[in-house]
Amino acid sequence: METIHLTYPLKIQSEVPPVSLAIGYFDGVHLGHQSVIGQARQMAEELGTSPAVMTFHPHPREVLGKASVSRYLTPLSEKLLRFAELGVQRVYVMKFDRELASKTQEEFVEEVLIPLRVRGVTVGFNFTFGRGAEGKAEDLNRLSDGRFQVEIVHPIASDGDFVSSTRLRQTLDSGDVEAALKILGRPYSLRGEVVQGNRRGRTIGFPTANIQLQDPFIIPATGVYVVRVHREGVSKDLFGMMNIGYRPTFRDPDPVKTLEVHLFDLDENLYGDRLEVEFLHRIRGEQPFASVTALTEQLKSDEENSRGWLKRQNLY
Ligand SMILES: Cc1cc2nc3c(=O)[nH]c(=O)nc-3n(C[C@H](O)[C@H](O)[C@H](O)COP(=O)(O)O)c2cc1C
Ligand SMILES: Nc1ncnc2c1ncn2[C@@H]1O[C@H](COP(=O)(O)OP(=O)(O)O)[C@@H](O)[C@H]1O
Repeated sequence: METIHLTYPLKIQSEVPPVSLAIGYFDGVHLGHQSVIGQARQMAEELGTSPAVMTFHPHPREVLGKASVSRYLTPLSEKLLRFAELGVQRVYVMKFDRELASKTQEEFVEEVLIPLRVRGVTVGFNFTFGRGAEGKAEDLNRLSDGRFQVEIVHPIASDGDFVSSTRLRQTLDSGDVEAALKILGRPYSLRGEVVQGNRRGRTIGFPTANIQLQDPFIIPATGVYVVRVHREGVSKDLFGMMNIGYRPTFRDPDPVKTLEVHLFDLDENLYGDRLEVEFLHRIRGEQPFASVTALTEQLKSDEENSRGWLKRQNLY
C-alpha cells in the first residue's frame, strides 16, 4: 500500500493511477467505515482502477476548534494499518487546514478529486464536504457530471443501533469491550512499548509488563480485562489479563494511570518489545485491597476467571 501525503493546493508531480476512492475521516475504522472501503474495492474491480482511500489529518473538528485530539479513536498510524488489512492499495492523507476548509464543494471536486484521476467515489450516508460542510453525499452525483461514479453507503446496524464512532467511544468509556467488538468487527486494540515499572509484580508472582502507548489511543475504562497480545515480530498469539488504573492498593501519593498486562504461561524479558493488546472481555473494576496478600489472592482468582472465559470461548 502506498501512502501519499497531500496539501491543498495539490502539487502532483508524477502521473497518478486512476482510483476508486473511499473518502472519510474513518475514526475507528468500524464496520460502517469498512463497508465504505469495501464498496470502493468492489468499484475498483468493476472499473479496473486501484482501490484507494482519502482520509484527512488532523481531524477537521480539531482544526476548526471544536474538539481535542485526545478524543480520537485511531491514530493515523493505526488507520493506515487497518486500511492495508482491508486491501486498500493507495491512501491519500489530505492535510486538513483552514485553507482546505474554506474551499467550496465545487472546488473540492475540481481541484482535488479530478486531478487525482478519481473514477469512482464511495462515501458514507452522512459524509459532508466543502466549506461549512455545505456539500452532502448526494451532491457528489451532481458535481461529478458523469466524470466519476458515486456510491453512497447506507448505515450499518449492530445490536439494533447504527454503528458510529461516538457509540464506539461510549462503549470504551464504560469498559464494554464486547460491545466495541460488535461495532468494529474485531476487538478494540492499542499498541505500545513495554517499559520498566516499580518491579513489584514479579515479587508477588504476577510480573506485569507496563505498556507505554505509542500514540494517543483511547484507553478503555479503568478495570481488569482478558486480553490477547501480539508481540511485534512474533506470530504466536499470547493471552493474559490487563489492569488499567492507578493501583490504589499501594496508596501512591501521586498515582498515574498505568496499563499493565500479566501474560499467561510466559517467562521472558519483554522490556522494549512492542505489543498490540486486544480487549476481549472485562472481568471487574479496579479496587483498593487491604494488603498485598489480599491483592495477590484476587489476582489468582482473576487468572482463574480469565482462563475459564478463554476456554469457554475456545480461544486458549
Ligand atoms: C490483572 C490485574 C489486576 C489488578 N488489579 C488491581 C486492583 O484491583 N487494585 C490494585 O491496587 N492493583 C491492581 N493491580 C496492579 C498491581 O497492583 C500491580 O500489578 C503491581 O503493583 C505490580 O506493579 P509493577 O509492575 O509496577 O511492579 C492489578 C494488576 C493486574 C495484572
Ligand atoms: N508472564 C509475564 N507477563 C508479563 N511480563 C513478564 C512475564 N514474564 C516475564 N515478564 C517480564 O517481567 C516484567 C514485569 O515484571 P515486574 O516485576 O512487574 O516489573 P515492572 O514493574 O518493571 O513491570 C515485564 O516487563 C517482562 O519483561
